[in-house]
Amino acid sequence: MTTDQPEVSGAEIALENVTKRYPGQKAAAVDGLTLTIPAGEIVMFVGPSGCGKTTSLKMINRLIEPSSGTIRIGGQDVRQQGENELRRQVGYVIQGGSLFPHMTVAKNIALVPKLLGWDADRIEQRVVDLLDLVGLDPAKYRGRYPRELSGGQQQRVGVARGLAADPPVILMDEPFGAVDPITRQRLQDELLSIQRELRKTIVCVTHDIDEAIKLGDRILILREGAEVAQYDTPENVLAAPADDFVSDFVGSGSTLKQLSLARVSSIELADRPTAWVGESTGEVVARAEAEGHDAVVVLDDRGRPLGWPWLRQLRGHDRVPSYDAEKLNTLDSRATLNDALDTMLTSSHGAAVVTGDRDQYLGVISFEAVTDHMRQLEREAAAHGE
Ligand SMILES: Nc1ncnc2c1ncn2[C@@H]1O[C@H](COP(=O)(O)OP(=O)(O)OP(=O)(O)O)[C@@H](O)[C@H]1O
Repeated sequence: MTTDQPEVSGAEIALENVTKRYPGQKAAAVDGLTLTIPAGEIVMFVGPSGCGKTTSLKMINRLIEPSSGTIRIGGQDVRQQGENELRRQVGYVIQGGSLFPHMTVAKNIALVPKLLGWDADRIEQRVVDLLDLVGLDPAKYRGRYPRELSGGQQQRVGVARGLAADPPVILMDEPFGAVDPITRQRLQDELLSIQRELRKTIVCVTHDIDEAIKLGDRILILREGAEVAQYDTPENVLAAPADDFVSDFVGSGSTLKQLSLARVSSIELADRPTAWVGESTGEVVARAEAEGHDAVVVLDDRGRPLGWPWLRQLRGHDRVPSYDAEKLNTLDSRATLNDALDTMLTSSHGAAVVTGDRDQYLGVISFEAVTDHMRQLEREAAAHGE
């Protein structure tokens, strides 16, 4: 949490009595949906399959035309906006990134700016800035083709492409559905970190209630026909579900769900000895042993953790070697305690290295710290129930 919140660059979205009736369908897919999405917030759409989430989302940028009703972005009716104006207003990110396979990463990202007639220098600068923002080294990745990227990297490029024209509104449809759980968690953390900088209005459809709790400033829970069952903050949805449908859907009340609400940043991190690449191993080992530790966190010259070797692994070297950061499963301080447990399961330390903005090392979170927190939650829940 910071006190100096950056300016909101997002715009409010207002849906007023919006209906979509597909040809040949008896019931409307979306039946009179009225909803205001505040500028600069992330709103997550959830609900059972077929309830109208995607239809509602796609009407915002007119990928699907409403049968009736009005949608306004920043007070402006989307029906009165031309194609280019909508492109400027709304970025779109879907599962797997949906990159064009015959175009390089740079060309994929440059797509909308090009359509909008930006000059080449501005596009070039934008591509570099965006790759940096989504954590891909521009020099390494800009010329690659999508097939030369991992699923997570493709998704990062998809996010960069959605942000390319710097639109106030970003629509995301199951953006992280196609990647493994650890990568998904990282992408979610990155999105939160990007959002803290940019403060867009983000509307995101997901099947994953934990993802909704983690990412959403608010969650919209829909029943069939896009009828609003509850529209509230994750805390309120969990603490006071509107009815049985909502409580069944979110599985509220369980300690595990509460762990999706709590962030790593809410727990005090433990200090661990650190070492820089190239330092004398003898000095590092002596320092760590003096503090009673048997491992050190190795940092690069920008303070980013690269590895977490045991002292016995260092002893074979004169100088602290470099490590491949890809192999260290770090946790962003914005990650949930649920994520933390997942990450620790893959670590031989029974703990995880935590990073903050720009991947800077912050400290270590231990398994005990999380289980202590869980016990605390259980005690509070029990006291509440009495
Ligand atoms: N092009 C279409 N033509 C006819 N019916 C459609 C069309 N697209 C969606 N529907 C129907 O409209 C309803 C809402 O679909 P929509 O895709 O918006 O739901 P959803 O909540 O996103 O579902 P899911 O979670 O399964 O993706 C469903 O009953 C679906 O079958």
